[in-house]
Amino acid sequence: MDRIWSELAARRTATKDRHLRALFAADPRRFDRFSARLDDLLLDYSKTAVTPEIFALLLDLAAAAGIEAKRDAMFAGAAINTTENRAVLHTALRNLSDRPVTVDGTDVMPEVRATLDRLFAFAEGVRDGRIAAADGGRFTDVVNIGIGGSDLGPVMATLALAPYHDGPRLHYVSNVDGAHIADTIARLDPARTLVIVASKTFTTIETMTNAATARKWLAGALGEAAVGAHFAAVSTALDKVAAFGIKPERVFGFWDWVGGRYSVWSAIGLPVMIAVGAENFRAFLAGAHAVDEHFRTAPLGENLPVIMGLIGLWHRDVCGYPTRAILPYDQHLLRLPAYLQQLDMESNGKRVRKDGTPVARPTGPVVWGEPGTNGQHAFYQLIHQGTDVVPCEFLIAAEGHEADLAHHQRLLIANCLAQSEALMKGRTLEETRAQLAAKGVAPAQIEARAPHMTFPGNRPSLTIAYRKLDPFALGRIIALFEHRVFVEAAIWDINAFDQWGVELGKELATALMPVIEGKADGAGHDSSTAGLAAYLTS
Ligand SMILES: O=P(O)(O)OC[C@H]1O[C@H](O)[C@H](O)[C@@H](O)[C@@H]1O
Repeated sequence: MDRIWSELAARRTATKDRHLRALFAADPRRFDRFSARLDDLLLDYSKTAVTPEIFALLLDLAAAAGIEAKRDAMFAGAAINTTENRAVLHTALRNLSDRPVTVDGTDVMPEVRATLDRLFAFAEGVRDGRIAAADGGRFTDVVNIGIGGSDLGPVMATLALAPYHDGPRLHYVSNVDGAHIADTIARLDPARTLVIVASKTFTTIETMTNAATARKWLAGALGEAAVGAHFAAVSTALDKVAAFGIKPERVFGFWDWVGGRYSVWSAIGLPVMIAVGAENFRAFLAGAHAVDEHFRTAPLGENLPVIMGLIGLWHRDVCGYPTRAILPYDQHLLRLPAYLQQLDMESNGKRVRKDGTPVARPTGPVVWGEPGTNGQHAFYQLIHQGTDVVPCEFLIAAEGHEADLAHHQRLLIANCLAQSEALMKGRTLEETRAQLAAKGVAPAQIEARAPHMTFPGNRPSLTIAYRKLDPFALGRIIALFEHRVFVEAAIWDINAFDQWGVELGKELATALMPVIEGKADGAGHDSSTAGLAAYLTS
């Protein structure tokens, strides 16, 4: 592999000054050559600096990393999460085929299907009033209490599927900051509210604290006897849920082979099922399953997640770009950047390989973003003219949901394409001077202004395009990014499925609580921590 990395570095050095404009001018078929499709899902990677030679080397990298064998091991239920000795099988949750999926010799599919049936029955019951509040009336509002993977996926999907939302109103509480739950319940009637406590481990302090506060709120308003009718829970730790006192028929399990940030397809998706109904949720699963099948079977050079992963590695490791921006031109994907931050950065923010030795090159980039066109009026200045190159990943639908507002969609599309075109082409000093002259600007003014109005261009982007953001399309998009993370991790040889980096902060917060509660002094802590604790508790 080192040889391939060196060859890629050499290609980069040799082609660094060749502008993307020149690549497009030299090859009228560049878009055809460097775009790929899965049915109507389109990935355009022609506005990156790849050439046929570079793409071939990237594919060599994937082959040398044994990507196909690693992929097959994941789908087959091998314990590829080595530090936790667990299989990684979020793909089983959306396996709509008849294929069995075995973990330690047992087919998990019957249990997956049975749990999904129970979830759908519960969700539909809440939607049609068969599952009712303590007073027999309907639930009008559902509060999901969870954080990280037990929050971001459902939040993202609920917003994304807003046009399909015909169930009770959904609210999400994640932050341990009391403001989050206080602001949420202030608007709610406890008698009409169902609370879902979602936590894979059922130990996360934020979630447990918010759940206890919600319980107190319900018990205070409705009486202790009513509380059971207003709670449901989702967890892999069924013993801990039982200890919290939630009725067994309202508890939905999942399995340790589902990572938190990969869990929206499991019982963690319950609030989404309640919002949009079983049929739409099944379409969401089907979209992901379609990408799973594509990832499993398509040749590497036509395989969308593989291509996205390889372009990601090209940008991160060969070009040295430290971040990537997620720019959905789709208001319903408002929380996609936050969702992908966890998916990507918690998975691939790693500094040692699977064998514990330090990685040889940079791993996961900083992932950030905002929907367009809002981002254009905020941070795109830096993307166009700043000193760092930010690879951009645009998402855009051909159609919006607002049939009578088609002109909005046309403007959205024009803006999205204009941004990637501007990033690619830029505007030379000569072009800028000519444009200013054509506007009648005085020569001295032209010389003063032109450098500021020149754009270097040659800035790379990917565009993911789809017909319309329906549940199937959303499932496909999310699975595409999941497998892209897998591909990058497989080539870096890191474990994308643990998250030990989150632990230290949790341990230290626990250790600081006695100081913050005034039960211990700050001795033993550094002077900054002790000084801040003293200020904040005085
Ligand atoms: O679902 P839970 O067990 O409550 O975990 C919630 C979140 O907390 C942890 O700190 C992890 O970093 C996340 O991966 C996880 O999704």
